Amino acid sequence: MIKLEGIKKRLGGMQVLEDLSFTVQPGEIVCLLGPSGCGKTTTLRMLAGLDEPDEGHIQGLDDIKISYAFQESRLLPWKSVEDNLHFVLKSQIELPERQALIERYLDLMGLGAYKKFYPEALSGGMKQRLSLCRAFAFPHQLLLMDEPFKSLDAPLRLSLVREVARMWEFSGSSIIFVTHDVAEALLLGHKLLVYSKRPTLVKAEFGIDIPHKDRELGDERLAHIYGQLMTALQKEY
Ligand SMILES: Nc1ncnc2c1ncn2[C@@H]1O[C@H](COP(=O)(O)OP(=O)(O)OP(=O)(O)O)[C@@H](O)[C@H]1O
Repeated sequence: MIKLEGIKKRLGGMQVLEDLSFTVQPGEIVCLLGPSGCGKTTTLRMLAGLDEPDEGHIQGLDDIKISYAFQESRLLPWKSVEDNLHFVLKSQIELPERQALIERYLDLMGLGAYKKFYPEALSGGMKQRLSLCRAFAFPHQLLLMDEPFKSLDAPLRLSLVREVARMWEFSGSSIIFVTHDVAEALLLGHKLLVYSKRPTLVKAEFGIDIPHKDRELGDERLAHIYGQLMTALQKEY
């Protein structure tokens, strides 16, 4: 279990995180929601070891591998689809196992026919699929995702969120997923945390124990959580 306890962080002369505490269970998907500038990315940066809390503790990160997915797909334009994956995996997995893994993930994401293509020939959605392949194929126990679908239109975002759920079924890893999109959180998260405005703490927490395959946005149970979540979020704007 990963545990953040009493985290405080000042940045640019502002108290950003005031008293942040939450846990992430093995295999749990935790979605972070909250107003712009409340410290969601800062939380991920601290989990990634790129920044340190001023006070408080993060436990449970020793001996675990972390993978990342970003807003931009961050592909290397001079490398083919499969070589983009080889590039990040070569330090982790030897051939021929690596090639087999890459092909399996590309097939899973419907990109098998494009493995020799270059990123410029891919649509925005396909680039994000490739970036998801890369994030999931990299050996990890924790995946940090910072608004990975922000630049895409709503229907595509939701179909990619379903892909994340499908890939998670294979990986079984813990995921922390930052989003401003309530629908994404409802379709994906096991635990939804609403951050307050700065100085930030966790203002509300919602659990969803509906299997991903049964989650539909029109579903009564999700609609109920949607109402509560929006009420909690609106108080922070
Ligand atoms: N290196 C830095 N120096 C100074 N201030 C910073 C730095 N990094 C972040 N901040 C500030 O800290 C606050 C929190 O930033 P952060 O990116 O974590 O917010 P966020 O919740 O992810 O926002 P958004 O939803 O808009 O992406 C913001 O006000 C930001 O301007």
